Amino acid sequence: MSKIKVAVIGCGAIAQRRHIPEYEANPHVELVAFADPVIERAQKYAEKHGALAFADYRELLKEVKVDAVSVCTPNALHAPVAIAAANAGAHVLVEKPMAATAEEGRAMIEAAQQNGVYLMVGHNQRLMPPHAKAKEILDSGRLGKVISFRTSFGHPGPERWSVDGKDSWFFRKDEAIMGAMGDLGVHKSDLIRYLLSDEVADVAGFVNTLHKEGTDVDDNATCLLRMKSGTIGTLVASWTYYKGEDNSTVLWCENGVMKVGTHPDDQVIVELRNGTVERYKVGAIATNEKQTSSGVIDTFVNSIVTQTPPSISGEEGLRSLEVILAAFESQATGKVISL
Ligand SMILES: NC(=O)C1=CN([C@@H]2O[C@H](COP(=O)(O)OP(=O)(O)OC[C@H]3O[C@@H](n4cnc5c(N)ncnc54)[C@H](OP(=O)(O)O)[C@@H]3O)[C@@H](O)[C@H]2O)C=CC1
Ligand SMILES: O=C1CO[C@H](CO)[C@@H](O)[C@@H]1O
Repeated sequence: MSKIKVAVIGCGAIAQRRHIPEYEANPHVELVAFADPVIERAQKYAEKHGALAFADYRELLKEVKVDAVSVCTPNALHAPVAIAAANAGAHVLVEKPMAATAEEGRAMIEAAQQNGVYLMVGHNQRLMPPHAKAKEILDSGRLGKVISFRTSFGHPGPERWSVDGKDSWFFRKDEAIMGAMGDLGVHKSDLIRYLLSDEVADVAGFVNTLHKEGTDVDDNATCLLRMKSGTIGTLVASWTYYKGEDNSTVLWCENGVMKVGTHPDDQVIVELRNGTVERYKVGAIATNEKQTSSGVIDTFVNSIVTQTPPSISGEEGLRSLEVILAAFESQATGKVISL
């Protein structure tokens, strides 16, 4: 079978640290084109792969026939780039948050459907071993129904991660659309929907911009979520932590409690009502500092190779995004928003 011809659009941090290395490691892939307005970023990888470099992604899509595209641009460009790629006949892997609005998200799904291509969203939290283990335990039914939860993602902000540091687009609303909620909160709305196999019914959000000078996006948020099943919980997203990273989830269930990402060595801990404690060392949740393979690229490529629609689909990404958008609406209106 011939290799899948892949283009990477946006050659910044996530492309350099995860997408490109993971494509390089996948035997089914040939990297054929790269685009970035800072052309040197695209050229560096084009030279390495005997591929083409473009400053404008539209030129890339016009000039090169690609089978698949990774969209690794600032958030505001996710929808236009993904739609252009789908219209060019390419399967699309788009980073999170999938879009700026629900309308954009729906247009992306429609573009993929109309062109007969797959649309996958880079919700890597689902694939991390501790979260996969937690899902397996919940699905086994041993813990019974989840009664309440708290899920958090906080760190000092994206400046240490992004290629542009403090001047990064992450802090500019026109390019980022959302701050910590779109950046970290959407990981957790996606995770909680996935772990619980449940949908969010109601959202009350407190979404603030407190900390960073010169930013016009949110950086510190807490939301109350009520799921369709009646389970209630909190979701925290913050760029205001002075050090470290908290990416943890605690689920209180009928038969015990499960703690995920709360302990550095035992990434999943189950404390049953009968006093039994189970500890699982399944590998750490990836952080910005410690890079591990996300599994996202292999999942996307496998989907194309086996002609199986990706489970982390556009529809999934849209539902996770809608929770975040509801939190902003709740902050703006002072009301609980029903989805
Ligand atoms: N799943 C995950 O865990 C993670 C996901 N992400 C997501 O990935 C996306 C990118 O983030 P990140 O890599 O950290 O950001 P970076 O700023 O490091 O990279 C984005 C790159 O896209 C480039 N770009 C801007 N406009 C265009 C354009 N029109 N065409 C092509 N490229 C363009 C930027 O160039 P310039 O500098 O000139 O603007 C920059 O090189 C975000 O949506 C983010 O939320 C990020 C980190 C982890
Ligand atoms: O998981 C993540 C870690 O931090 C990055 C920078 O804030 C995020 O963009 C990313 O999604």
